[in-house]
Amino acid sequence: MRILVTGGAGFIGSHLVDKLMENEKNEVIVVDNYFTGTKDNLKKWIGHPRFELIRHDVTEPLLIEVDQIYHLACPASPIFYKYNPVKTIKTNVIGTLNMLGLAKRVGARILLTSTSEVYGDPLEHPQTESYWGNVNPIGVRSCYDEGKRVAETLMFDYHRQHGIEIRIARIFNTYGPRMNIDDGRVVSNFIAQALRNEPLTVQLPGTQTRSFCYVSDMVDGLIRLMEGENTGPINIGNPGEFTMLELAESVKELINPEVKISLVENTPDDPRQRKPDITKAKEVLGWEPKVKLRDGLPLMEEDFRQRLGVPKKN
Ligand SMILES: O=c1ccn([C@@H]2O[C@H](COP(=O)(O)OP(=O)(O)O[C@H]3OC[C@@H](O)[C@H](O)[C@H]3O)[C@@H](O)[C@H]2O)c(=O)[nH]1
Repeated sequence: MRILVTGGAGFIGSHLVDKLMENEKNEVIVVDNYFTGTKDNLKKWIGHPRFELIRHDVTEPLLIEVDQIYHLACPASPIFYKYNPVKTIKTNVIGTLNMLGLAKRVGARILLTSTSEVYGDPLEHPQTESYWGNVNPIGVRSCYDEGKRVAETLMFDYHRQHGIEIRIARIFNTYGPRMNIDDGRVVSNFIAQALRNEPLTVQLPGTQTRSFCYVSDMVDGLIRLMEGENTGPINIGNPGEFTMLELAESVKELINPEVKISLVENTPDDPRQRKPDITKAKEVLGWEPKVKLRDGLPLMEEDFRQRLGVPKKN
């Protein structure tokens, strides 16, 4: 099986590549523009006969022959996707069109990593896949959440009109080793801050909630979805729900009891709550997350310690 992973040099993408490469029948091609991904994440595969890495931006067409496409390419951290919103929406719309065009030409199955952000600031809790969302179409997050909504629409239009085999995952906040130290998402921020002994920046009000999924669980869910028969959309996330203050307290307790917690201004349109209903993932994919937050945080701490050069105290 020849498999394309767009955004494969990113944090989730590179863990996915590791898993796909375990199967000796797989040949994996990664394309990435290195806006947020790095070659370093894939260094163990560079030069491997079943692996190929191409510097390519999905907003440009790509002509290759593959059997499956995992389409992950797009900055996923709010500070990165808001940095160049026009580019973000081009990636979601033109990038997805290009990958669907490729899927159509070669008859490949394509999986899109969509997002819990399609639910916006949800009025239904927890969020089921049938909830249509509460999204601001003209806000600073719209390049990403509306962009992913259009990407989902394109996937279904190609499926209905051209018979393309599609899979859609709605990913909830994911964390784990290899996240950029300056990624800007909350788990990586708090861990880096705790290790540097800087205050943990809890954005106001601090009572907003998120559900955090460890990366190995995420990759397992994505592969099950690709290999299964259901188009989705399917929520892939950990239903354990935490306020940002609770997360800060856990990081403090587990990583640095001395660290301070400081309340700081928030950004516009920050969703107040997010928690996946994973009934469908359980029924259709036989999937549920295994790694609890309190077990995942120390695994990520270890990786951040090494990269920041902060030794563990005894
Ligand atoms: O330093 C920080 C950073 C963030 N936060 C808060 O933490 C919460 C989570 O923010 P993050 O930046 O981690 O990201 P979000 O959960 O808002 O979105 C994410 O989740 C779904 C994914 O598909 C998306 O890729 C990503 O946008 C927000 O309420 C934010 O206000 C802090 O309290 N402090």
